[in-house]
Amino acid sequence: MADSSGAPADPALDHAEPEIRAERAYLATARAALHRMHHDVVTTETQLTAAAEDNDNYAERLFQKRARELRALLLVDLPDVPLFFGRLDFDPGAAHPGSTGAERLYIGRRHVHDGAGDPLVIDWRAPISTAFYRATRDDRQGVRLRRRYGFSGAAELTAYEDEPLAGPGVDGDRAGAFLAAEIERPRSGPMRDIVATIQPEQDDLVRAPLERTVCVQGAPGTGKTAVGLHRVAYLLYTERDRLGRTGIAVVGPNRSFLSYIRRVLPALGEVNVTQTTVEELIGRGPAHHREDPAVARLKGDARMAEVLHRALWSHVTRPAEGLVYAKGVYRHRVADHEVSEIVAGLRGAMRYGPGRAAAAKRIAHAVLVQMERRGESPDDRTHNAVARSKPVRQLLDAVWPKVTPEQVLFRLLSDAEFLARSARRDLTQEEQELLLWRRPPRSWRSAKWSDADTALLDELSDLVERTASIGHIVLDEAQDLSPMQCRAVGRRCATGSMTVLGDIAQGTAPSAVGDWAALLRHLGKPDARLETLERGYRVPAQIIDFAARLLPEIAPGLGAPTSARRSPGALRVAAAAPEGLPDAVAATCREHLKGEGSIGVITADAALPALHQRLLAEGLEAASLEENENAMEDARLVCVPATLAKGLEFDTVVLVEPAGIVNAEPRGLHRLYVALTRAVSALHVLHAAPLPAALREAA
Ligand SMILES: Nc1ncnc2c1ncn2[C@@H]1O[C@H](COP(=O)(O)OP(=O)(O)OP(=O)(O)O)[C@@H](O)[C@H]1O
Repeated sequence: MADSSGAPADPALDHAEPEIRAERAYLATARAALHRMHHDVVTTETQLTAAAEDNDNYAERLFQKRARELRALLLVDLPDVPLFFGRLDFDPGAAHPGSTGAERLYIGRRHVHDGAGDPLVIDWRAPISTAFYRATRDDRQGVRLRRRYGFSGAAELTAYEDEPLAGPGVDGDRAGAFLAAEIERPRSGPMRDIVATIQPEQDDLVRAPLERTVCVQGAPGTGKTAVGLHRVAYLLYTERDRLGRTGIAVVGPNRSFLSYIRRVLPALGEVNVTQTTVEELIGRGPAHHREDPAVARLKGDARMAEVLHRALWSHVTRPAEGLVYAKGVYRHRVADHEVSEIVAGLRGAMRYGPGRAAAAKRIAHAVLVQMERRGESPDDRTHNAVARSKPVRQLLDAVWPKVTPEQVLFRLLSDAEFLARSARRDLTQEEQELLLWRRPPRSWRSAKWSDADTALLDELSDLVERTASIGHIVLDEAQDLSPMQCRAVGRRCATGSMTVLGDIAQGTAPSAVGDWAALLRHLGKPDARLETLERGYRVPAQIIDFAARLLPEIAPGLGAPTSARRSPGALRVAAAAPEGLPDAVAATCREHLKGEGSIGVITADAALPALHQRLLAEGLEAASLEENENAMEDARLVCVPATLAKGLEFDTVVLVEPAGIVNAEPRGLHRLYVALTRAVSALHVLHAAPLPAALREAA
């Protein structure tokens, strides 16, 4: 780089080289233009708001108001986010796509134009910006030179790196060096965006069209989460009207992961995206108890869908007698066989709730026919009144009763005979026994539901009333979902599309589906485009090779991951006596706290509280992710229970007692693979118990 750091704070006073001064001046011009654009939007929109107050449609008024607020928000200058990060110089007269006629374009997080409407900064999502990510020496796309900028923490332009695509004497690895420097820049707090260095294979996925579901299998650190988040920003740019109305959501594994990624989209200018866990998306609050893995696996099995279907619809029965509807001196009768026919015609033809309402209407219609035969002329009001009348309601309560998902599931898990009738041959006798509560709660009201139950309740809920669908869902760490959870997520974008991200080797849930084709089927997206990301960016080769020793055992079908970086000395494995282990951990943390960057101490959940206390007692400022979901923002040194490590990364990882992680759960080796692949620069494995066999060979 021309200048790596420590540039003076004030560009007007500095002694930097003329090129940097010129670029800083351009940045200042662009900033001023953005301020003017923001000011224009706020003032014009205030006038528009006053005019729009007259609009009679409240919902539309609210929508427009929100859209206006968002437009202004998108133009706010974020002080610590550089306005542009790259530049393209085109061949003179090159006809590049979406040509503005300019021979030089600055690429940034949003569009900025001067007073005359000419672009000063082009949004990275615009078609013309694609060349910034895709142009190569073999396919220059009219680009002569690609420039990337380096910034200080305060968004001060301090450096640039040129990558000429034409002409002789090019150092082909300059872009790689820039990428490595960007990845290795010390971390503090939450995940940051990668907009300046998105790689071609990632860019292809970011810019895939909205219509088709995309599923990405990728080894740890290949950028799946980053791709998903940048894709959200891209889709909102290209399809803002459509997604503004239908909605877009990012679904992650837990709250601490969501806290970790929550800054990326705002940094990309997108503030209006729901970020949620599967449980929150399903909307039944946190689960109340942990389930035995064997029971959870069975409840997550797709066969449960059919069992639930039967359980619900078994409430619809043949009538014992017909309807007698008294009006004045007349008794109108609908015979039992007629009611049976009506019910049979509707049963299964629509969802349970609307089915009951339609049955009421049809029975009422039969009454109306008789009224007409007697010379009356009943109207719609009479039709509605009969449908809602007490005799019709009583008849329906017998043949098509109102039921809630909780009532049905309660009955299924507490009544062996009802379960057997609903399960038929879909579940074995042993499986049925496994499902039944050992000690059933008194009623459905006092039942404590598990995560697996939540997905069952959701399935029932959708059988009763249709679930609303949104425009797009980005589903991260999808490999952990059970078939029933997949169905719950899939029905929430039945009319939309999805971005499904994950790594089969990192599947730690006992009820995980285990292969992408089946998972996509359960999501209702069997025609998804399935892609693989192979190049890992986070984890240096030395560490990924070590972790990959576990793959033949945990994911035999997957190829070994590769790394874009090597980092000698990145991996250290050391044994300690059991009583000396905490001291060794404290000493390693202390050593790394002298340098820069984040440090994650990962160990089995059960061992974490004591280790955290010990580090505090040693005078180290350690936060615990178990106690505080924002711990990564509050401290450089963070204690991480192994079950919360998924999706996170730290400059240094101190992994304590791998055997404890492996022994804690049925898929403990998968969990260990996750923990081993969280480090960007250094991994220290400290252990007292023997390492798992595969790692012993490698150590
Ligand atoms: N194009 C890139 N430019 C810079 N850094 C990158 C790039 N791609 C990935 N990285 C780095 O790799 C890290 C890992 O990315 P991300 O969390 O998206 O990977 P992942 O595939 O979701 O990993 P995991 O499966 O372990 O959750 C990023 O935080 C970033 O540090």
